[in-house]
Amino acid sequence: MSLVPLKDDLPSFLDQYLPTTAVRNAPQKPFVTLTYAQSLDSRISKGKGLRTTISHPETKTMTHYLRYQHDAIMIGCGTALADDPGLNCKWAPADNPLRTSSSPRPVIIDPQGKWDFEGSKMQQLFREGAGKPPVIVVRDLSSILRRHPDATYVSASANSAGQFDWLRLMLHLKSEFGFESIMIEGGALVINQLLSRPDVVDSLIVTVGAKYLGLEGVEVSPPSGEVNLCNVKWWRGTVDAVMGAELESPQLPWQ
Ligand SMILES: NC(=O)C1=CN([C@@H]2O[C@H](COP(=O)(O)OP(=O)(O)OC[C@H]3O[C@@H](n4cnc5c(N)ncnc54)[C@H](O)[C@@H]3O)[C@@H](O)[C@H]2O)C=CC1
Ligand SMILES: Nc1nc(O)c(N)c(N[C@@H]2O[C@H](COP(=O)(O)O)[C@@H](O)[C@H]2O)n1
Repeated sequence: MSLVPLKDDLPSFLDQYLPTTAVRNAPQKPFVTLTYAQSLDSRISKGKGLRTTISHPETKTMTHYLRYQHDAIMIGCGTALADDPGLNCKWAPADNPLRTSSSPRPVIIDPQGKWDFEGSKMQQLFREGAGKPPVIVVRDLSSILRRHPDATYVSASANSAGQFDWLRLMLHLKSEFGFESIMIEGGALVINQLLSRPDVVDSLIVTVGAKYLGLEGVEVSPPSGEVNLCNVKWWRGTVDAVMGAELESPQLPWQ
């Protein structure tokens, strides 16, 4: 499906939140953009495992514009399993036609290797030359018995709860694959952890769709309580609003 044209005022609105133009606070790690679309009641899908359209076509185009600006695009395996996403980029500047290289490299956080590249939309796009093959981040390479030859598997160390450390993971992805920028699209478990990680997330770009998804919807909300934002700006579209912001570092008691 083709995209509607990018709204003229979006590039200047997004400029200060993009890896290419934002002020970089920590050049040793990749620039990380956390971005997703939520309903008015802070849901990102209408139910667990249900792919749900929230963005208006013009903010969907914005998402592809964002994908164009990043080296990699990361999701959790919950999203890969629920949505079977393509994760490629369908937007390119008028003077620079779309190529495989316009798309970010998908990175799937899949500690136990539950998601299969074989038969996926990502594989179909890769075969068509319209997307790149994924990097799959697992906990223990030797436990992944069926490894797809076109996917790249990397292992990351996890804590006793099986959780990867986000900062270490980002540094690892930069050193192994040269990713200078990573766009994280979700899902809820990933977003909720990262909303409290100003040391990892450089920019937050949230689309707010004009709809409610109800109590059964998948909620985004930081588990650790209040999170404050800074450098906040809003863009208003035909139906959606988009917020650009940065996560504020919490004030330490001795500061
Ligand atoms: N509206 C939007 O912008 C988006 C909506 N979604 C929706 O979100 C839902 C999926 O969300 P979730 O089920 O929460 O899945 P998720 O995509 O956050 O994946 C969760 C899985 O990722 C792995 N994981 C996450 N953090 C980890 C860590 N620190 N260390 C090790 N492994 C880790 C675990 O295996 C965990 O079960 C779907 O319904 C999808 O449609 C997903 C992306 C964007
Ligand atoms: N920006 C945005 N708006 C929505 O309404 C959405 N449901 C999502 N979902 C994210 O986009 C992925 C789908 O990507 P493809 O179109 O298949 O390339 C999906 O997996 C979510 O990460 N995003």
